[in-house]
Amino acid sequence: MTESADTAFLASLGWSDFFASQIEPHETDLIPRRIAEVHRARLSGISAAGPVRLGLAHKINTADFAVGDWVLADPRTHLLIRRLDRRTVLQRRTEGRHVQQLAAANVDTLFIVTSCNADFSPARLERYLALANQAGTNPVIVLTKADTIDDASAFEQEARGLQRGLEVVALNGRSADAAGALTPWCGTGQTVALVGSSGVGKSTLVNTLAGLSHEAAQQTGEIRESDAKGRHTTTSRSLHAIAGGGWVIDTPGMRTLHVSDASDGIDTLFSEITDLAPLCRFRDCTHDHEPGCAVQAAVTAGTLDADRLARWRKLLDENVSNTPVQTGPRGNKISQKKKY
Ligand SMILES: Nc1nc2c(ncn2[C@@H]2O[C@H](COP(=O)(O)OP(=O)(O)OP(=O)(O)O)[C@@H](O)[C@H]2O)c(=O)[nH]1
Ligand SMILES: [Zn+2]
Repeated sequence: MTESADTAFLASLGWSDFFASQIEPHETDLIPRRIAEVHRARLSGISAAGPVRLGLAHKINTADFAVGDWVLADPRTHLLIRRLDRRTVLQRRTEGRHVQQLAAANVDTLFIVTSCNADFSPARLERYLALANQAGTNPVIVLTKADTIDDASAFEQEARGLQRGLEVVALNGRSADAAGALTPWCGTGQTVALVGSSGVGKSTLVNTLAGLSHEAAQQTGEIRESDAKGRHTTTSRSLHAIAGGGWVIDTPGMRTLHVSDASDGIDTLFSEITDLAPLCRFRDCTHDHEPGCAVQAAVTAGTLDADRLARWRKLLDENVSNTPVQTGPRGNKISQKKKY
């Protein structure tokens, strides 16, 4: 392949100056590969010719890699040399474990999926928003099943109020038009991932984005498989090409993220509250009972919703109890420089 064709291919996979600038002068002979699958003893990366199995040195632990990672490999042996720094990373802490488990890397947009029915829960959406913010990805709320109600605008409006500047789309995931509604985030080289509760229509959307009919997707068994008991589960951990030229990361780990280590993400989500905190009389104000509290004053004045304040409190508590080391007093945490 010519160098320019190679560059175009890498760009279509999401390669950018952010990654190129990490290549050291002695590494110019190595080739970048994007991780498409992570297994216990095996990693596969995407090349122009399709997936390639990467050679692993003994010291390599595949758990240190996520679908979506960029690595440098030897062009002849496919030996993995090193991983490049991530632009974004979605990770989760499983109960009782100190180390975070990687869910996906270098995701540009996280589609937070919920449906226009009883699944719609501001508190749950806020959890996912905190995670997206923390990961560094751009969150977009996708309201599915808009075809089942007369007017989705009340849901759209409520969703938009959850974070400043938040983008919200209502659609019918089963219709081919859904891919069109999501094109702004799915162009060439863009990577998306989806989160949301069971049954909201994530698989349906992935299939629609991939341009597969529901039947075709079931036949390929690539996205959904049945386990030994015949249950229908999503098992593959991979990077799928989508119609508009982008990629979707669809891994089971992505779908069950819990909030932990997300205090910066929570601050971004509730910026109308964090912006008021410096105006409180006491620097360590908990915005609960203190005199001269600017947050309580906003509730009294009707500019801040009391329910929203209560959810902020609950989410902070949840984050603290799921995070092994607390970084500072509630709402006044010590800012840490993020390093992926
Ligand atoms: N009417 C309507 N039905 C939808 C829409 N999106 C999904 N469905 C249906 O809702 C059901 C659940 O959709 P799935 O795509 O399997 O949901 P999921 O989020 O992937 O579920 P899990 O794999 O359990 O996490 C299926 O019967 C879909 O056909 C939509 O926008 N409109
Ligand atoms: Zn206060």
